[in-house]
Amino acid sequence: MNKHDLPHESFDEKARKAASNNQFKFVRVGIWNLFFDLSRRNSRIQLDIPSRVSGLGETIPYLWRYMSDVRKAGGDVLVFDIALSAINALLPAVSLYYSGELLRMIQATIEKREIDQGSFIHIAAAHAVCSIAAKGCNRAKFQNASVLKRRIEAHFREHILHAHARLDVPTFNDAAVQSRLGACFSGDNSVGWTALSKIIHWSTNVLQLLSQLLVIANMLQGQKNDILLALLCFVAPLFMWIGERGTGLWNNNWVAYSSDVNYIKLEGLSRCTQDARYRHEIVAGNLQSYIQDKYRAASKTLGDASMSLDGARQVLHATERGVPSFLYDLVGQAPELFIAARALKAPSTIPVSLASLKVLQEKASTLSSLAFVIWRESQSLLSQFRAIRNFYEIINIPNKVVDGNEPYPIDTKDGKVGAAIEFKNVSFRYPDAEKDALRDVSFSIKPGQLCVIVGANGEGKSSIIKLLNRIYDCTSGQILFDGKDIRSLRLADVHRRTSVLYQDYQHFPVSIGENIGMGDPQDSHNDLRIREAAKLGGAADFVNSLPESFDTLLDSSTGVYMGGDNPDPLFERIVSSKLLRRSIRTSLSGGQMQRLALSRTFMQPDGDVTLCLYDEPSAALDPQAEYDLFQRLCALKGEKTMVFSSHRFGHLTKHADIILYMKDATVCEAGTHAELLAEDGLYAKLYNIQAQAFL
Ligand SMILES: Nc1ncnc2c1ncn2[C@@H]1O[C@H](COP(=O)(O)OP(=O)(O)OP(=O)(O)O)[C@@H](O)[C@H]1O
Repeated sequence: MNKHDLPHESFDEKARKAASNNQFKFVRVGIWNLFFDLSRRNSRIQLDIPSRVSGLGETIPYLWRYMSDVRKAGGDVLVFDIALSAINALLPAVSLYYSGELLRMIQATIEKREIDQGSFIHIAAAHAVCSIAAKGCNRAKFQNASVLKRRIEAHFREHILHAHARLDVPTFNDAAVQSRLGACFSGDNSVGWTALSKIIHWSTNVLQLLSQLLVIANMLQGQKNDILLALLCFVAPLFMWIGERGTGLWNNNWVAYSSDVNYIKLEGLSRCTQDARYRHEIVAGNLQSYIQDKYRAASKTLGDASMSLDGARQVLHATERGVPSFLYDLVGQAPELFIAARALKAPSTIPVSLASLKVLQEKASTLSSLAFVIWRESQSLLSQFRAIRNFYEIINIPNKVVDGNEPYPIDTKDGKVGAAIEFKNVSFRYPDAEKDALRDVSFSIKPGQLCVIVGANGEGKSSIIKLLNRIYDCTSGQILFDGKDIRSLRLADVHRRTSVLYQDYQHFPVSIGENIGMGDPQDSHNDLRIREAAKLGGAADFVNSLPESFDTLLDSSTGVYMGGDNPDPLFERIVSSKLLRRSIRTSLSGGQMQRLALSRTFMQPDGDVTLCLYDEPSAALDPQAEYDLFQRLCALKGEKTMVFSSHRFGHLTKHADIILYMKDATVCEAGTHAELLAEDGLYAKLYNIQAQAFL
């Protein structure tokens, strides 16, 4: 088996076998495995709430830009789609015209008792051509649409990904920004595709309505109408409504799952950029371009095979509806055929002309509902236009942490002696917080020193780490790196020179190997270095023991969807089978997760790093792992400046060059272990409490 493949083949086999027992239906559509529970049905009524109408004026430049982007991304496929849509929209009018002609001919035949065979053949042939062309057009349009969608989605999702990836933590966490970012999606699809499909659909409907109105206007000239017969026209819509209720696989409980590695990667990367939990890691690890490159590469590899769940739904829907739609067509024409036959048999019983009947029929059923649809879609179209404007504007959302322009380090000493750090009267409050997380904090750390920050929960230890990595800017005061204000330094340089392990570290929903590799985006493919970093982080042994080793996907519920009123039992029965669970849902212990996070920090190129920041790096480690880690880190002392936040007193505090004891959001004691014990203050008190446990 290719090392990048999940064991989905054997899983599919299993699914097929189970499906043959009638437990559920299994269908493979593109990259999707779809399961439908046939034992339970539900009939959910979907409500469509029209969006509010708003002004168009300011959105026109954005619409223009959108159209030009769509044209570039869609290319020939777009032109083909528009042409097919236009033909599709005009065919009903042509068909209506010939229906009218047919009826006129029948009427003339009745009156003159003589049939014009040439005209009859001409009309019948035209009808047949219209009918075949409509089917062919629909089929071609359907096939073309999936490629078009893939192109448009690829283009616009890249823009969305970039817009998300470039934001810093405070900006990303801003509720208003979140709401704007959220508006880039409509369900499964990006605004780029949703807007285009709506625009094409709406335009097609308008063309269809206008062309048929024209034909009708032409036909109505000199005709008498009878409203009673119009009722016959409702037979078809009624039949369709009854026929559609409660049928279709998607009305059952369902589970959809994709095992395509590239698709999972696309979803995972896109999720990382949208989820606030990953923001620290993305910003601190300079991962913005890395994620974009990976996304682009996976998207390219997947090519036109990529299909959203919505696309798979449409494919299935189209195949499901093949026969019924033919029946609907027949029923739709039944009243007309019936009256035509009646006219031929007994002309005196006909209350109105057959041409009028046709006009009434079309008017009552198709055109009225079409007009209603156009009206309803017009409103949602306007809200799509607003969404397009937002879509282009989000790329300009300014970051709250403003980039500096001085390179760092100022003098290149290969980072061998670490960075000199100084906090000068620093205060800090989180955005929207009610009180300061740090108050008037001052301290300094010399190059190569080991600093440990201790204190109770919520005293500000992690906040210092976040300010040192410039995830946030301090509210007042100054932070100096090698004598320079951190705000004047290039952010990307600061992040590259800093290795950080957050307390709330996150693993990305990609493979273990890729997670570790992200420690050095430039060299993320280097298997040797990944394995070496895993060894240093203490993760190598347990990773090697996993069936998929470094290819094991972390937290990959990506690509699994469910629907229906109670899909959980189906999910449990089918998708959570042991085989699948192993491949997509690897659960690791807290300690193992922490070892992976540590491994990522060891992936960072040694020469680049001048400052190592560790927020509770051993909280989830067992004593042996903690000791081993400490030994490895101690070897770096003197080469890198290291700042730890910790609750534990032990190896770290004893070897620290400086300990900062935090209380009430400020540093209240500072010194070495021996100095602070001699001081007999708060640090000594806390140390003695812990030490007594071992007496
Ligand atoms: N994102 C945030 N938004 C608002 N307030 C926050 C945020 N993160 C932390 N705080 C608050 O800032 C203060 C300092 O938090 P910080 O995480 O720095 O403490 P800590 O000493 O690291 O705590 P612990 O030992 O529990 O990790 C706390 O009062 C906390 O509630």
